[in-house]
Amino acid sequence: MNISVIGCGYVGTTTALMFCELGYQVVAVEKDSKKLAMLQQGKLPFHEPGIDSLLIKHLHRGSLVFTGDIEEGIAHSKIIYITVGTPSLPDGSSDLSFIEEVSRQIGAAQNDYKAVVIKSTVPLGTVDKVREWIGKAQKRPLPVDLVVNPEFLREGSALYDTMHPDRIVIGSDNPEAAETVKQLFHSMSCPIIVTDCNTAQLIKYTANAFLATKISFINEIGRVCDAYGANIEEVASGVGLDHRIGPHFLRAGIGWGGSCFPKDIAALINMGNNNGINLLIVQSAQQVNQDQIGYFIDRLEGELHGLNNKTVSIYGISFKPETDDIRESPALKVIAEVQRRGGTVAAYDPMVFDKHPELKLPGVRVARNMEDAWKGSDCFFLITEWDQFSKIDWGQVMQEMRTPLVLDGRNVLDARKLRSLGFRYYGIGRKTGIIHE
Ligand SMILES: NC(=O)C1=CN([C@@H]2O[C@H](COP(=O)(O)OP(=O)(O)OC[C@H]3O[C@@H](n4cnc5c(N)ncnc54)[C@H](O)[C@@H]3O)[C@@H](O)[C@H]2O)C=CC1
Ligand SMILES: O=C(O)[C@H]1O[C@H](OP(=O)(O)OP(=O)(O)OC[C@H]2O[C@@H](n3ccc(=O)[nH]c3=O)[C@H](O)[C@@H]2O)[C@H](O)[C@@H](O)[C@@H]1O
Repeated sequence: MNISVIGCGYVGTTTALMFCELGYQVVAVEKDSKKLAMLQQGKLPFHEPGIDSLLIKHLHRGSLVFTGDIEEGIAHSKIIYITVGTPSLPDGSSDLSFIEEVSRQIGAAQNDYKAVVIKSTVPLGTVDKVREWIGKAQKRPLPVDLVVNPEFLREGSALYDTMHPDRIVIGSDNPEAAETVKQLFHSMSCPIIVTDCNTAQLIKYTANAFLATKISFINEIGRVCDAYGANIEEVASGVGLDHRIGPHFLRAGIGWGGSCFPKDIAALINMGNNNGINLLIVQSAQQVNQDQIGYFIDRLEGELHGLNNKTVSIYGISFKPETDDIRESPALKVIAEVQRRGGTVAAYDPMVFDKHPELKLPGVRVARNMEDAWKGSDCFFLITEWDQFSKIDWGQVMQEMRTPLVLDGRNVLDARKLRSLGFRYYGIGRKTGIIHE
């Protein structure tokens, strides 16, 4: 069977490869000519472990074709997956302009029945708009079914998550169309939930909001640990052993970022507001996350007695390790806040600056290597827990920094060792207790 995928970012490319692995013939459409050229040559426009070799395999087999010609993509299949971006607008609502553009393109190019499957994360009610956009662009009335099939992958483990999902969610107002999409996954063994479109979309938003809330919750408890000298890791593992709560997403730190949590939480709050529903818990999770940056920087400022003439070394710019994605990265917010309070910043990341030579961070000294960033610095500030930061020679760091201050935004460094070497070390909620080494 043939499948078309429109939009080749993280989700589109992974979806295309997942369908190839399941034995389908896929045409994937990308409008950005630079990205398209890379994909056609078997090169990924983003960093994602494991995907490169699969990309080359399916390009060679001919099971995957990338094109910039949307008409070719639409003609290829009766099933068209939409995987374009849905970024935030300033009021928190979702920018649906990419979805609208693709919908109109589908309508204009359509010459027979299509099942249009929205994999992008879109607000409830979007399906009706998509139906209208497609209908208005059609040259003559043609049948179309709308299905939603939200994506739950994490960057850094995109392929694994897509091939081994906890569940597949399919929403449609037409049971036959839902069944057609369900059958695409017949070889997968996970639960498949078939429901209406709004319910399917709300499963996606609720999952992301719940995970983000879990992190904000543990971060808030981390502040209580700091105040009373309790240990957050022990609190988290003690709580997480309750199977009703579970151990995941309880790692306290500088807060959540990335291309989806911030925008999906903002969109959910916006959907509530549009209907007079004040989503207090989700709003608080968002607020705690925003305040977390200030919580760390207040500590920094206090320890250094002000940031004027001080240099802060930022370790890790991507929003999490093993990705070059800097969308809504906490590091960028930390840099802006340090600079706003008068400090100077040096930054190191093992991947971001190599992958994005175009990235400009005004006033920031970009370090060539880890050592270069800490020399003469007043604070080693870890934001992203890249593996290589766990192998640092702290004896050397002690000799080369100006002030022996370490802030650990991910609670991953060996607190006891650093303190015994003479560093003033702060994570969150790590004052006392048995710190795991
Ligand atoms: N990035 C992630 O980890 C996850 C993202 N999602 C959702 O999936 C959607 C896509 O996310 P990403 O892949 O990160 O977005 P992205 O912005 O990285 O990629 C979208 C791609 O679509 C292309 N595009 C836009 N309009 C097009 C058109 N008319 N024709 C052809 N190509 C077009 C863009 O050039 C871009 O390459 C979003 O709604 C996001 O919320 C869901 C789960 C995980
Ligand atoms: O909708 C999406 O785009 C995706 O958003 C997240 O995936 P992702 O953004 O790739 O990254 P996560 O691993 O969830 O991490 C998000 C942020 O939370 C932070 N985090 C995560 C876990 C934790 O315990 N503590 C914590 O601070 C990470 O550092 C990161 O900044 C969800 O985990 C995916 O299921 C979802 O599909």
